[in-house]
Amino acid sequence: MKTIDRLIYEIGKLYTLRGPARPRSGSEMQEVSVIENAAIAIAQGQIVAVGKEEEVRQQLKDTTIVEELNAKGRIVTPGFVDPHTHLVHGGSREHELSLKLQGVSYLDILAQGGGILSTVRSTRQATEEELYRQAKKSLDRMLILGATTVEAKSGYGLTLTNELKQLRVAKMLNERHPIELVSTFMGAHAIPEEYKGDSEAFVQIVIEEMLPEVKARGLAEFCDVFCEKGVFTVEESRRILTAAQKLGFGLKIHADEIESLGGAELAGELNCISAEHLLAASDKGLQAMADHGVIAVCLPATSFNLGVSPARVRRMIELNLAVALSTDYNPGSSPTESPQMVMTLGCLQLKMTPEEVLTAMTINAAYAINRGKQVGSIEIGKQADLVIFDTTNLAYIPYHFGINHVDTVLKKGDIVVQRGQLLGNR
Ligand SMILES: N=CN[C@@H](CCC(=O)O)C(=O)O
Ligand SMILES: [Zn+2]
Repeated sequence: MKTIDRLIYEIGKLYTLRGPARPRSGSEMQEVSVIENAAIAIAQGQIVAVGKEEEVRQQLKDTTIVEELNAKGRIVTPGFVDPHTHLVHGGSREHELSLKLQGVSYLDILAQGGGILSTVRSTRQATEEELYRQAKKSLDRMLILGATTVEAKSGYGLTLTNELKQLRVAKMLNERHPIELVSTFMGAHAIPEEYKGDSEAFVQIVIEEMLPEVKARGLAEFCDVFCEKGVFTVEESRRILTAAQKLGFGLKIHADEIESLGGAELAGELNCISAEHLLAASDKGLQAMADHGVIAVCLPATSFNLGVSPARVRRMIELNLAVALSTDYNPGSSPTESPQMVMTLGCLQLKMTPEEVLTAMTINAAYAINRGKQVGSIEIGKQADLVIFDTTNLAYIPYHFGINHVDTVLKKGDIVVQRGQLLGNR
């Protein structure tokens, strides 16, 4: 090495998450591979050396270091990967709060034409610029809170034109914002009002019209379906996902969120990359996922916000599943962009250790969106997506909840957040 762009030194504890190049399952989730008194060298956006500071400095003794960044004894982790969001949408739904407080359930609000369908109306009305501005504001928040890679689903358009509009906004944000976005097509998020009572006709439109067009335009990598009572049946979900698979989409499924329909079993059958929610998943369904290497993406902010029992993550870990965690940021079931809130809920509601939570929000989350080779751990050759937290140990973050502990965020080696503030003219 002749020159490196940046050396981060005096890292009190470096949570590297190094390990086998695959999702970490079961008891492996506890192993986060900590190096004390560490340093990281970065060149051209990538990690080129990592280890004890004296060893890294020794390796760099004939190298020009352009810039040094003192971590002042604090902790460094990989940037959070958020593998499940409904980032691009119009409007918000705070009016549902009073309905919820009166005991009206999430699915009842949807059945009455509210919920997802209310956001569909706002999203259809919004221009591309309006959607862009609203989503960018959320992305800025995510970055300040430590997320560096984020999945974004469509699914509030429910017509080809409006689904493409959402996906185009995500594409534009991916090109312009420091956060990398990974897009998922979710035309099967709800039955639109104009197809009420005729889900078959809508399923055909998703399969014959939307999926091929999204594919042809290269606007999404994954396809997702809301498999739920009153939304899409297991059979409809199977048809949509099978058609998507034939076109080359990776598969995701909102499975067994409220009713135990068999979505987790379907995820195993179709070898989905991940199944999400899983609050009501049966042991048989979880076993099918474990047998087929399906990652369980759990969303504790959603169960918290809906006031329902959380996913059985301890059971999942016992069954040797790989668990990822996500905000599920959306205007209905989880109106929060905060990965740190998810850390707290992961510990307090899902009974995970801080180390398991970190694995779930970095390397496992990266694998849940097929980015495990690029991000999610601090290893030579990976992108320098890093967070310096203003604390000296990991547990302090979920413990001291409701505030932002991020000091610095680096995306591909560039400092994009400093002293908790966004840098540059964004
Ligand atoms: N459950 C389905 N979809 C979203 C919520 C969408 C909404 O309520 O707007 C979720 O993952 O929680
Ligand atoms: Zn979702």
